[in-house]
Order: sequence, then C-alpha cells, then structure tokens
Amino acid sequence: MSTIIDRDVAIVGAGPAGLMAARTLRAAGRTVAVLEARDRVGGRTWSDVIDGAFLEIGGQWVSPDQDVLRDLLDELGLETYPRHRDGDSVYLTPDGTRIRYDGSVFPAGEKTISEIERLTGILDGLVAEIGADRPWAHPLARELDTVSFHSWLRQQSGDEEACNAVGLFIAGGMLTKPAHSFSTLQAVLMAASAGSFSHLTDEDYILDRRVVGGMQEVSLRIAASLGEDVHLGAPVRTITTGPDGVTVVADGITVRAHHVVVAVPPPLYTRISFDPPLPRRQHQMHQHLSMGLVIKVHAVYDTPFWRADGLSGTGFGSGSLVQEVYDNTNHGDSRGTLVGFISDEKADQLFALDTAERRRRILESIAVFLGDQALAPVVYYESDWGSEEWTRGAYGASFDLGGLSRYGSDVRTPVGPIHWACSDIAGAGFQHVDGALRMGRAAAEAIINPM
Ligand SMILES: Cc1cc2nc3c(=O)[nH]c(=O)nc-3n(C[C@H](O)[C@H](O)[C@H](O)COP(=O)(O)OP(=O)(O)OC[C@H]3O[C@@H](n4cnc5c(N)ncnc54)[C@H](O)[C@@H]3O)c2cc1C
Repeated sequence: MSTIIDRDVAIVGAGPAGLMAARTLRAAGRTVAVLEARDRVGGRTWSDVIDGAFLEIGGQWVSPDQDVLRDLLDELGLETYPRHRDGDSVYLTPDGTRIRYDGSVFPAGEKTISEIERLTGILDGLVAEIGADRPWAHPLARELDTVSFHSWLRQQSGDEEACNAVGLFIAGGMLTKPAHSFSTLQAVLMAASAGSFSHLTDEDYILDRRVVGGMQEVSLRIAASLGEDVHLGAPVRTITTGPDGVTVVADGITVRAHHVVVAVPPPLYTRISFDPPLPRRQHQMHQHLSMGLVIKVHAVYDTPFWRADGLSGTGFGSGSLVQEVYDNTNHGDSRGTLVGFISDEKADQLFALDTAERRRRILESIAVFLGDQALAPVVYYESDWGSEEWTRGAYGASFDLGGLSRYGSDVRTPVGPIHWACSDIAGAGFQHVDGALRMGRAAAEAIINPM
C-alpha cells in the first residue's frame, strides 16, 4: 500500500542539495516532502564508526571560500577544526625518489618548478577570465572544450614532470578521471569553482578544516528540523507532470506537488522514469555526464607515528599508487588516522585484485611516504562509492570532452515544474558540499520567486 500525500514541493534525494532546498522552501512557508532512496540522509557525506574508529567515508573538508557551507555550519551550531599540518611533507619523484620538504616550495628541479609556476599562471589567468558560473559562454569555450587537459598541458610545456604534477591536481586529485578524458574547459571550471588554480594546489587552503562530529551532521541536523517530512528507503521511480503539477512515485509513498526538485547526481537521472519524457536535449546531455572514480583509504594507528618523525603526514606523487596522503586524525582523538586517495585507472587496477592484495599494495604505497609503521594499522577501510547503487562513483560527475560547451547552458534549466539541484551542476563549489548547498538554495529560490 502506497501512502499518498500533498505538498507544495517534492524533493528527490536527501543529500546536502536536497536538504538545503527543503530548508529554504520551509523557511519561505512552503510544505515539502523529501524522498530518499537510502536508509540514511547525507548522500556522499557519511560519517560512521567502523571497527571502533570514527571515519569520514565521504566528503569532509571545508575551505575558506566555501561561505555558504561555512554560514550554514554556524547556523546549525557546528564547529570546525584545522587539519594537522605541522612537519615536513614528502614528494615522490617520477622515478620514485623520496624527497622530504617543508611543504612550501615543490621539491622538483629548478626548471620543473619554473614550468609549474608558469602553467599555474596560465591556468589562473584562464580562471580569472572565464569564471565558474557560465564557462560555456566564454568566447574560448569551444576551443578549450575540444582539447583534453592532458594534450593541452603538453601543448603548453615540454616538461613532463611539470605536466603530470599540474595534471594531478585536477585529474587524479579532483575530477578523478584520467586527464585525457576531460577537456581543458572542464579543468578550468574545476579550478574556478575553488576561486583559482592556485587554491587547488594549496592543500592548506583546499583541505583547510573539518567539521567536529563529521560533515554528515549538516544533513542530519537539517533532516531533524524537517522531522517527518523526510522519508527514508523511498527511491523515486517515476515523475509524472500533469496540468496540476507533478506526481512523484517512490517505493511506499506518492507525493502530489506543484514542483519537484531532483537533487541527485546527473548520471542517476536515468533511474527515474519521466512522463512525459524529458526533452531531447536533456536526454542527450545526461549521457555526457559521468562519475569519476576514487578509492578513499582510511588507516588508523595507535598513535600518529609520523608526527614523531617530524612529518606532517602529507605526501604526493603523481606516479605513485596512492597519489596523495594526509593526516586525517579526528578532533580530540589520541589515535592517528591517515587518509589516502587512489584515482581512476589506478583504482580500476586495484579493484581487479582480491581484498587482501589490494590492502597490501595500498599500505605499501603509503609506507613509501611515511615509513614502515604504516603497514600495520589497527583499523583499515576503503570507501568504495562506485559500488553504491545510489551514487555509482566519486567524487562527482563531470562532462566528457566537448560536453560542457555544448550542453552546459542547460545543465540547470528547469523542465516545467522539474528543477535540478546537485553539487555536480554547480559553478562555485562544483563537486563540493558548498556547491550542493548553493544549488539546493537556488532551486528553492527559483520556486519561491519565479521570474
Ligand atoms: C569520497 C568522497 C570524498 C569527498 N570529499 C569532499 C570534501 O572533502 N569536501 C567537500 O566539500 N566535498 C567532498 N565530496 C563531495 C561531496 O560529498 C558532494 O559534492 C556532496 O555530497 C553532493 O551533495 P548532493 O546533495 O548534490 O548529492 P549527494 O550527496 O550524492 O546526494 C544525493 C542523494 O540522492 C539520493 N538518491 C539518488 N537517487 C535517488 C532516487 N531515485 N530517489 C531518491 N533518492 C535518490 C542518494 O541516495 C543521495 O542521498 C566528496 C565525495 C566523496 C564521495
């Protein structure tokens, strides 16, 4: 038996975008129902205790430019704390040489450093000119969107180490796709979403702070304020548009509403049947957006042993299996936690191995950065978002080559009473919690104040 309810707005998805839409609509006096497929809220933010260790399985870091998120944290009474960063960082050169450095100047050769600085300057210039909000509208959009980031970097510089280092920040580090599979315009959007390319390369900026109690608390607190209007275990199957609005059918519940906000990653839109079907352009566009893939690895130790060795826990190596590692010790925790990331094709290779072999290879890779004590964590966990039915990848979705200039202008365009909200269609905060909140609020405002 399906319950039928009437609301002003139905919201599909109880991630940060959907919940922010609901919160904004409620504050404006609208009635809402949030329909969530999973048995929890938070979407790609998920804080859990695994084998006795508190882990941030999904999104966790907050940067200084993310003012919508920061304001919301204040409103919700949530506090933040800085990432541990005292001590030396470690860089692994392309030939595997381990270099310890103080974290300020990249420890490559002089020529490579100057090439990295030059490429950073070019990218910062493009970001300043093109911006995050409507990159498709810039006169250079098509030109930049039809060349892969990999090829573009090599058109700019013959220094392979510099190209790989710069490429890593956006390819493995952010879009979690190989640099040959997305365009330079998509790379510029990624950098512009954080204010500049220089911000992306500065881990003290982009990975600045964490939320005490975990990022999922944002969603949990909003959901608590919405009470019984959040329905868990309710995957939405169909959205029918008629003369009186929309009928949104989920497992066990049907919502009749004037509007619907679809707050799920674009690659999941096809899980919903739309009646009448979405316009041709939407059908086409959604096939050009796909999720990246990254394994977020958590390793917990009795102590943060690397600190005793004068290391911050930060390590990079574009050729390394674990391409980035950081100290991810929880606020007030005497144990030490490391987090590492393995992206795109390296993640494919690891997922082809059995669990024990994968763990062995990952820990060995972390040990190259921080020493052999890394080989024996007391808790070990791999976040595997690619296996999650209601996400299917990490961190987020981006366009394939040429897609952003071709379709970007319609990525947020409503279809009648159907509105879209997700971090993967954001400008500022693209692929981040801040962008999800911005998109949720914008979708709600478009309903509250129609043009
Ligand atoms: C490993 C990882 C690390 C990350 N690190 C960071 C970070 O450090 N900082 C940061 O800011 N961001 C980070 N992110 C990204 C951030 O978590 C996301 O950008 C953000 O959660 C997106 O919010 P959203 O509401 O747009 O989408 P989601 O969080 O994906 O929420 C969508 C919701 O829709 C639900 N859903 C899907 N289909 C249906 C359906 N048919 N019916 C009903 N419900 C449905 C899903 O279950 C989900 O709850 C990370 C993400 C991952 C995976």
